[in-house]
Amino acid sequence: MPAPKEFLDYVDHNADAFIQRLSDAVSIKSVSGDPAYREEVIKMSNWISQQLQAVGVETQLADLGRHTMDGQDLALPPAVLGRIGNDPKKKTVLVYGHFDVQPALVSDGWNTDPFKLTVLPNGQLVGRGSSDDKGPVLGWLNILQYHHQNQKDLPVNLRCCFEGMEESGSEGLDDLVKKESQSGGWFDGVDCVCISDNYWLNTRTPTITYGLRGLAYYKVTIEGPAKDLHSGVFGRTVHEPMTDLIKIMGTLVDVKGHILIPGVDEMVPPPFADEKELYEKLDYSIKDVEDSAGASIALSDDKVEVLMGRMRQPSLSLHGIEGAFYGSGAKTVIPAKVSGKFSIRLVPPQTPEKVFPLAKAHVESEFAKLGTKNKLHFEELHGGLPWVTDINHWNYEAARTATRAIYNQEPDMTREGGSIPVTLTFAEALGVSVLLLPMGRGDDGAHSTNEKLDRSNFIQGTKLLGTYLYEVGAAAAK
Ligand SMILES: NCC(=O)N[C@@H](Cc1c[nH]cn1)C(=O)O
Ligand SMILES: [Zn+2]
Ligand SMILES: [Zn+2]
Repeated sequence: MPAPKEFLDYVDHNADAFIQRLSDAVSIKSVSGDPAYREEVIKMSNWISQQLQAVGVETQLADLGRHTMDGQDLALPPAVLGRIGNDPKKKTVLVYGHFDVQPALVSDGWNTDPFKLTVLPNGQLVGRGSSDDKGPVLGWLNILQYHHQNQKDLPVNLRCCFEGMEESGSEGLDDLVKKESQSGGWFDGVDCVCISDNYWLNTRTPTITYGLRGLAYYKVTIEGPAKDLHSGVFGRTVHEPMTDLIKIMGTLVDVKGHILIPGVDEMVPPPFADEKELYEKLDYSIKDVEDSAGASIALSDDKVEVLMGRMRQPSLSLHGIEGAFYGSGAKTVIPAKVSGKFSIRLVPPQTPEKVFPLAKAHVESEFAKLGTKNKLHFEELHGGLPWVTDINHWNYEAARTATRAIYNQEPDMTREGGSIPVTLTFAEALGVSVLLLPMGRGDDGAHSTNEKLDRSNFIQGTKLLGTYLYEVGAAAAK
């Protein structure tokens, strides 16, 4: 059942209003990883709930309790649950997205205010969260608006789960999903899940995604002196925490991306026969990765090697050092306490539980080799499981048909290098197919400076998500 032409035309005619709504969403600074913005994330929960109610969706703000961040006790932003339709003849689709964003400061290198959506002459909608993940969440709202305003029934029963902590480990969400998946819960009766929270591989080929890497995020703290010291007075006189930390951080990964923590890379099985052909088939080139990175810095000239490094191998990235001197000028300080942050993207059969003891043992043994008198503390900040699923399911067939209808192209079938911790929880708690159907392009700059969503991806992406619902509706009739 193709989507009605009237729906597709409605999306075109209302594009400017949809972009205005995206601008309103971007202006709410819903940064989940910084306690200073917690009220803004909660404001965003309320805003999403009101927007859903305005298009006929029954909602509930689900309390996720409290947590500690940077030593502060904070309320978790409520997740927004929504439901519309209860027709036993229709399939029930659960859509998930997140309305929190990564931090963004003009001083990071943005050309415009990150929380003011800027429409560039080339059609790019620039702002934090435009692509990850406010644009896609608003795509679902756009679809609902058409049906509500025109008094049209949706082709499926729809359930929504939108959260405000995805960028910070989805705290509290797993328990909520498990509870609501039980009989009588908000997700009872769900037949499939669709998540729009990732990106095409390139800038030209629509994508359907059937796997995600997991994540284990670590913090290594080294402290010694009771306070910051003068390097002229204490240099070559005391053990320096930063010197110890840099040594340890330097033992984690090599410059070609090999993980040096014993046992981590070794956990991953070699490619199965013909697996490389899956990657060979994808519309991707070294130019794509270098264009989206903004520099000629690919680890290899071999497309398959690069793709496998992102999709089916783990990676370890060094993120930053808390407590280090980072300002301008030349402060001659010996920092008293520094914390190095690094994370490992995981692939099956790796899990945060299996990798934690390896990482801890490695860091402790490297620290012991230094013979330093400073103190070490190693902790996991958060973790998420990897996920891979079967693409021969009607849920994926519906997405493929919808992609052909909107883009007149065969989609790239990908595994994503990023992580969405709740995906596996949906799959296991509900026992149904989970699908990732991205809206944005590979060069959107999610998590980076000058994040954007192309106007055409927002508008065609809205049509794609709507058409997918119609195709799932058609699957119910088969
Ligand atoms: N679009 C999904 C995404 O960006 N997920 C984050 C999840 C995360 C976990 N900890 C911090 N962020 C990702 O980095 O993959
Ligand atoms: Zn996201
Ligand atoms: Zn993200």
